[in-house]
Amino acid sequence: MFEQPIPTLRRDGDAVLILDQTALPFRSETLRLATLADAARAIRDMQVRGAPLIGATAAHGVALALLHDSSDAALEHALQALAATRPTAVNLHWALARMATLLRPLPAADRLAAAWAEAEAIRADDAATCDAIGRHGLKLIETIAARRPGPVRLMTHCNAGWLATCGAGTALAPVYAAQAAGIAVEVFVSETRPRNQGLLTAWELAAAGVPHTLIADNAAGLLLMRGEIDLVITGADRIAANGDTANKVGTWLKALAAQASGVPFYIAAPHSTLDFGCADGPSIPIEDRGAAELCMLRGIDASGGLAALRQAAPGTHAANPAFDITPASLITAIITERGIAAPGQLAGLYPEAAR
Ligand SMILES: CSC[C@H]1O[C@H](OP(=O)(O)O)[C@H](O)[C@@H]1O
Repeated sequence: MFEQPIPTLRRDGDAVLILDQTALPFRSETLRLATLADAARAIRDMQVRGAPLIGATAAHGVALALLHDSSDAALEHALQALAATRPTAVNLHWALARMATLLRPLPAADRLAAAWAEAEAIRADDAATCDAIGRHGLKLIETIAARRPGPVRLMTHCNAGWLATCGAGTALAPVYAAQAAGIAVEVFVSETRPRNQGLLTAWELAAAGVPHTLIADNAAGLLLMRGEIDLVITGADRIAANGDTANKVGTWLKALAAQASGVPFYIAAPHSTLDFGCADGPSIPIEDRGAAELCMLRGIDASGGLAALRQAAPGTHAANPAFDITPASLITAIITERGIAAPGQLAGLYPEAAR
């Protein structure tokens, strides 16, 4: 089982501790969540981020809410408040639905203990799921490694590593599995404007000793065109029944460039990212995170303090969709904890869910 260098999320008595990802990659700070409001803010402000991780955090947020009031009204308020934090990652809504199904029928007095237990089960399930994704994705890397000498050159986008989950990650889980198997991989990661989650991936990989190169988002096409990449693996926030996939904005452009360059393009995702109730990509809600996030840059100043710099002229009109949709036709296959399937064939791996 992959051991997270720093737990992204863990219960601590009647509170929850998270790694504050808004302080990374400069500071590794743990934040204590004690209330429903703390949990909702942590998700909304991306102190925790990554589809699987925000689902697990929301589940723990329900338990935090029930600490003070386990009535029907309090439970429904918690479910609604957490559901309202971010729309695109179905993992959040999957986790809340799982908590609702368990807790609604219970006597109020039994709900808190059950909520903590279910939240922990979701966390543990995600960690095991990440390991399984790593095992299945490793096969793709092994096939490429057997074909040519030198490191396997893998491109990814955003952060779908251990920081985005309760375990090894999704897109990066095969990378960590390859490292453990002694197979050389070099990762090319795009910075992923505007929140630059690619810098989190670079931080993760540096800490793990995995060779990597940070590139500007717009440089990815050139590397693909030049034949400098063997495969692309990204994460996902929601996969529709037909295999269309929502992921961090910029993913679609990479998929287009990969197809144009003859490079296989994979999505890595757990069962909690699959939404068989959503027919296709256009049905997936796309989060708009507002102009400020696009017009400001985050970093550290000369004194080492966290700072935000304005990079656009005041009053600049900006649009900031946080995700885009990659059609199934551009996806070579989807790597799940149950195996690898073509985008439109996921029902074969999850017959119980696809009914
Ligand atoms: C395994 S994480 C999947 C997905 O979540 C990230 O979004 P965000 O950083 O906005 O929470 C990104 O889209 C990852 O690819």
